[in-house]
Amino acid sequence: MSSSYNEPYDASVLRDGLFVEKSAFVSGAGSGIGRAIVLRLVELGMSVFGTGRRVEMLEETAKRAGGKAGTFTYKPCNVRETEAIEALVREVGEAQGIDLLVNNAGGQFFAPGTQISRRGWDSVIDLNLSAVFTVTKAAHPYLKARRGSVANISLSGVDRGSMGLAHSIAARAGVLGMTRSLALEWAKDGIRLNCIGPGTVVTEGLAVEAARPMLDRLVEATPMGIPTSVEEVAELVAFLASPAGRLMTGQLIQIDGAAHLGPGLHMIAAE
Ligand SMILES: CCCCCCC/C=C/C(=O)SCCNC(=O)CCNC(=O)[C@H](O)C(C)(C)COP(=O)(O)OP(=O)(O)OC[C@H]1O[C@@H](n2cnc3c(N)ncnc32)[C@H](O)[C@@H]1OP(=O)(O)O
Ligand SMILES: NC(=O)C1=CN([C@@H]2O[C@H](COP(=O)(O)OP(=O)(O)OC[C@H]3O[C@@H](n4cnc5c(N)ncnc54)[C@H](OP(=O)(O)O)[C@@H]3O)[C@@H](O)[C@H]2O)C=CC1
Repeated sequence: MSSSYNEPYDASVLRDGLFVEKSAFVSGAGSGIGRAIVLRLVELGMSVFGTGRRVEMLEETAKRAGGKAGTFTYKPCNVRETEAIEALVREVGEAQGIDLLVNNAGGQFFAPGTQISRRGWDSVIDLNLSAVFTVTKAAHPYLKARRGSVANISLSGVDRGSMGLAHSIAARAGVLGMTRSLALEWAKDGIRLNCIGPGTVVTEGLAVEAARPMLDRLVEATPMGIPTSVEEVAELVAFLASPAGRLMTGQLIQIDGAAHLGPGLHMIAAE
């Protein structure tokens, strides 16, 4: 792994104590982008609740969040289990309120459309679109009570397509449509909803040596030639939840070194 993919980068611009007495619900909090979001929000003073399926990953996030200004609590849950995740959102909402919901849990496999079975398609749509709706709807009363906001972690390229990701792009484009529609419906409640589209982010899955050829091609397809860091995604989430984001709603913000304008992904070009 070249060090250029892991160069230290300080993305923090927000002030300490910004989110004291505020509360967040973050899915996929045990790794990668979700963990970075948790750590930044806690650093800024928030009480953050996190979920994901693997308890040991959530425990590690809790360990890293220790000693910071805010708090991190967690419980494992599969966001695709509708009744369980609805109950968890209610439990957290009743206990500590929800000022910020971060729908970050997600993922997919890379495959050309011809190799995606109906079951594979349904799995990716379920995780990346239907579960996002379920969690967001369940959080509505708590967001309304706090005039809160929602950050949906999406993908760069949702509005133009990406090779090898037809199912995931379809799901994320659906989330964008849902985000814009609910931004209209819930504006009267003071709730804002936005999508963040990271480009290539070198989290654990992409950092392994076996994924290196794919990672190199993803970075090559990024005009600025630099992958997105988890910290800059986290800072953007915090910015959107801050008073500075007061009028930002229904947006897709792509944080990707112009990947969404570039040549696109090419690793799945040959079937
Ligand atoms: C310029 C833009 C830059 C963008 C860069 C994008 C980089 C993106 C990176 C990330 O998203 S990082 C996240 C990393 N982690 C993951 O993505 C893992 C996520 N995967 C999952 O959570 C699951 O695999 C799943 C996709 C949700 C499926 O889970 P489920 O338990 O429902 O699946 P299965 O029962 O195992 O399988 C269901 C169905 O799917 C088919 N399938 C699974 N893998 C593949 C594959 N690689 N290729 C083709 N098909 C696959 C599987 O065969 C099953 O279908 P059937 O065989 O039963 O028809
Ligand atoms: N890395 C990248 O290049 C990019 C990633 N993204 C998106 O950002 C988000 C975070 O990804 P990233 O941090 O990179 O990757 P990770 O694989 O590290 O994060 C995905 C997280 O989602 C959780 N998760 C997955 N499925 C479920 C489920 N059914 N129920 C509850 N939690 C679940 C996982 O935890 P657990 O397995 O324990 O359940 C994990 O913590 C995803 O939506 C991803 O698609 C977007 C652009 C680029």
